[in-house]
Amino acid sequence: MTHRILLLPGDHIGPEIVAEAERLLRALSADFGLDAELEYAHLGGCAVDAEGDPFPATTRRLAESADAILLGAVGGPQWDDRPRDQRPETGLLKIRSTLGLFANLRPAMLFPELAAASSLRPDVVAGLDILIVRELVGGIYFGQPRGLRTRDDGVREGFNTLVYGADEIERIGHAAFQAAARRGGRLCSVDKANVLESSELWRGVMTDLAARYPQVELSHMYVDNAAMQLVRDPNQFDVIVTGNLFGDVLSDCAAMLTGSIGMLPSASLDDGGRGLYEPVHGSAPDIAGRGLANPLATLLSVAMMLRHSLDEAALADRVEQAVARVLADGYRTADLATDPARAADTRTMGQAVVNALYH
Ligand SMILES: NC(=O)c1ccc[n+]([C@@H]2O[C@H](COP(=O)([O-])OP(=O)(O)OC[C@H]3O[C@@H](n4cnc5c(N)ncnc54)[C@H](O)[C@@H]3O)[C@@H](O)[C@H]2O)c1
Ligand SMILES: CC(C)[C@H](C(=O)O)[C@@H](O)C(=O)O
Ligand SMILES: [Mg+2]
Repeated sequence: MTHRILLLPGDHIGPEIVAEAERLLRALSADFGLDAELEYAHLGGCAVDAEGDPFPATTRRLAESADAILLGAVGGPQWDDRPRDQRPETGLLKIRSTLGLFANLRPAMLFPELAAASSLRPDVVAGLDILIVRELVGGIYFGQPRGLRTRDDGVREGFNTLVYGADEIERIGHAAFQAAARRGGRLCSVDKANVLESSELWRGVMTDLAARYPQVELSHMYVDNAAMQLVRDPNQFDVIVTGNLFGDVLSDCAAMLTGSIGMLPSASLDDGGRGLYEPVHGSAPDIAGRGLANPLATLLSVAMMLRHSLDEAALADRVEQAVARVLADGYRTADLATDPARAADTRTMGQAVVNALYH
């Protein structure tokens, strides 16, 4: 059956890294039996410019009928002063919520060759293999009311609402317990239950769910401590489950353990297997157009797509092994290189991964 894959390059480095994903997908189709048809659409700032909407109806139609979606990244300073409904990030939030992609899997693992690229000591990050399960379509990102207003005393204020229903907590809880059961059997739920009612409920629901997963050991941690523990001793974690905002922050923090934010892939899944795949990093306007972007997070996101949405686990393994091989062979983009002057550019790295598929 032909898989219909929708590519959303997005903004700034987005098109540069998605071009490498396309090269990889075309090689998998030509020589490794992947039956895929690629389509393209606008999302983010490019969609605002081309169609006047960060998540246009045409993109929505293609997204709803695709078997899987690959996103580069969206956003950039040229759109930062737009009204919120005209901002690139709003397009990303809308596609996530419209498609019901509530389960965001953000694995952080260290390729042994990159131990020296991490900002932490090699002995602290050795063997790192953790999974952050972030709730993606609720919490303070989506709560109502929200807005900006002027108080009676003339002072402006901005406000947002952090709300989680027990049903939303339960479904992300199930996804996380199931992931932990398939991995090391340990789940740490991260919250701020000492201060927030929404976290009090979160903790209670996670505790109740634990009875249904006797093979998983559940623990709880406050988010401030979790941020500290992630850099003190990251290997104490197996799977972390947390809300939308805490997961956003903790996953960028976990990224640095692996050597670079350019290494972290992600999958955003609904409850039926449809998924949107994207690197955890953003559109990096500071390095766009110069061949400096590390494409590996995007190529590893393709591997996650092959595994989670396309039922092509053997091809996913092949892509991950190809990434491991190019790192072992010494290829480094500037973000990973000890000598940036000798770094591989985006295209060289992408082509090296394609070449390594054949070994
Ligand atoms: N999923 C997304 O599309 C997404 C995620 C995060 C941020 N953003 C948007 O991206 C824009 C820039 O945000 P930011 O600067 O805070 O975060 P960012 O992740 O884009 O960049 C942070 C730093 O990491 C570097 N970096 C990021 N990806 C890299 C890669 N693949 N290779 C090498 N270096 C890389 C950048 O050069 C920058 O120095 C903003 O508009 C933001 O809203 C989008
Ligand atoms: C761009 C922004 C909306 C997004 C988020 O906060 O979810 C990004 O930071 C991410 O991590 O995917
Ligand atoms: Mg983020």
